[in-house]
Amino acid sequence: MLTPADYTARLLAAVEPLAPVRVPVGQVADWLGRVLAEDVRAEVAVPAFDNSAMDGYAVRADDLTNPPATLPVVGDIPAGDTRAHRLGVGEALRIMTGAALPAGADAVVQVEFTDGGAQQVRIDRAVGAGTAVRRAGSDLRPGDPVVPAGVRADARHTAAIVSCGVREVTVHPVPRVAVISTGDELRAPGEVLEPGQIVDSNGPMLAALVRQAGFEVARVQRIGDTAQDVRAALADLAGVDAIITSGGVSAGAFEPLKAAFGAGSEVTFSSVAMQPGKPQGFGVVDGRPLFALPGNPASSFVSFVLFAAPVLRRMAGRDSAIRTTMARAAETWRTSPGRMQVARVTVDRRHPGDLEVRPAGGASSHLTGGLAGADALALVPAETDQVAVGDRLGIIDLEGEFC
Ligand SMILES: Nc1nc2c(c(=O)[nH]1)N[C@H]1C(S)=C(S)[C@@H](COP(=O)(O)OP(=O)(O)OC[C@H]3O[C@@H](n4cnc5c(N)ncnc54)[C@H](O)[C@@H]3O)O[C@H]1N2
Ligand code: MOO
Repeated sequence: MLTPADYTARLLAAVEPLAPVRVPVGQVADWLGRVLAEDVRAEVAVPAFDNSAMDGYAVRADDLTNPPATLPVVGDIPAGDTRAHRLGVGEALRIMTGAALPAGADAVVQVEFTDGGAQQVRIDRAVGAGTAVRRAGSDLRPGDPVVPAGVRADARHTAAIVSCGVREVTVHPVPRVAVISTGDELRAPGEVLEPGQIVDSNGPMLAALVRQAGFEVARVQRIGDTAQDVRAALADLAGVDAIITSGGVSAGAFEPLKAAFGAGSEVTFSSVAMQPGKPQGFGVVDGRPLFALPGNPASSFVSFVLFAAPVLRRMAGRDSAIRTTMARAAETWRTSPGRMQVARVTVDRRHPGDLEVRPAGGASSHLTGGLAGADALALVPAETDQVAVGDRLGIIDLEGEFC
């Protein structure tokens, strides 16, 4: 049996980040959340023009050296005013925050330091040149680095990227994933079930995992138990960057993935020393990674988090690593010997820095109720047959993107 770490390394070695694409900067939804493949550098000065930091009056500082002073107000400059204003000696222009500083002015007096007059204004104090003026280029100058390649664009980067004058942003696409459930026993959620039939819960669950981890769902499909069903589902992969199947990878008489991909084909079936999630298939089919995950719901779930998500992150240009937080077992439980247990646990966060975990239901891989009540996956090393109270375990939070 392979260790989970060796298996992950094998999968990661099989993929590259998706080829970068150029996206118009205005199509924010098409680059936000994606990893920049090239540095973003400012192409214009931000702000583009000297402007007022306050609502008040544009003045010449030299006209106020002997306060108080009363100056005629020769006009108004609201933000967005595109007219070219000029301020003469001994004059004031009423100006709003963000409006361009008129030629001839070198300072702004905020309205609170005046009588607020519209025809003429009495100004009670002197101001230095540059007061309440935001200079062109004081935020970014042409050529300044804005966000380097390798960073995943998020909210904090957005204002700078859309303001700095670039027309396009170059990003790695987010992988689009086809989710395929195999099994003649499966029916769509909401359908009436005959005896022996079950709801296809892996399809919706894996699609939800794909989205939660930050990727796109290309399609969700349910197919039967034959090799032909598998081949038909994979015949047209336009718009698909990766494939996740569930079921059909163990030792039964009807194992469609194994039937479709026999020995020597592009998909290899392996046993990984973990519970749940022992039987796994992986290969590159038509240039796209295919993850053949085990059918039991908890097995599919942990296989996605441990194996598929890191590979998809790598395809998206992201860090593939899974970061774990340490927690302390608050209960004793047994685990399968010789396999790393990926335990569904609840997390007691009452003492930050000293998290406590307890099993969320049993360890069997068909249990969806316990999964629904879990907050995290705890990784119990293969050498541990019994978790003792106080044992320290790495946990993966189930509320985020699993990384
Ligand atoms: N003789 C052996 N039997 C099994 C072994 C083994 O080593 N030898 N391994 C067991 C382990 S571990 C796992 S995990 C499962 C993996 O089974 P498959 O991937 O072949 O999946 P299926 O047989 O199709 O289904 C297993 C189980 O999961 C249910 N299932 C499948 N698909 C879905 C779905 N889309 N939604 C909800 N539930 C699904 C299915 O009904 C079965 O109950 O094999 C063990 N057996
Ligand atoms: O590996 Mo299976 O996923 O233990 O139940």
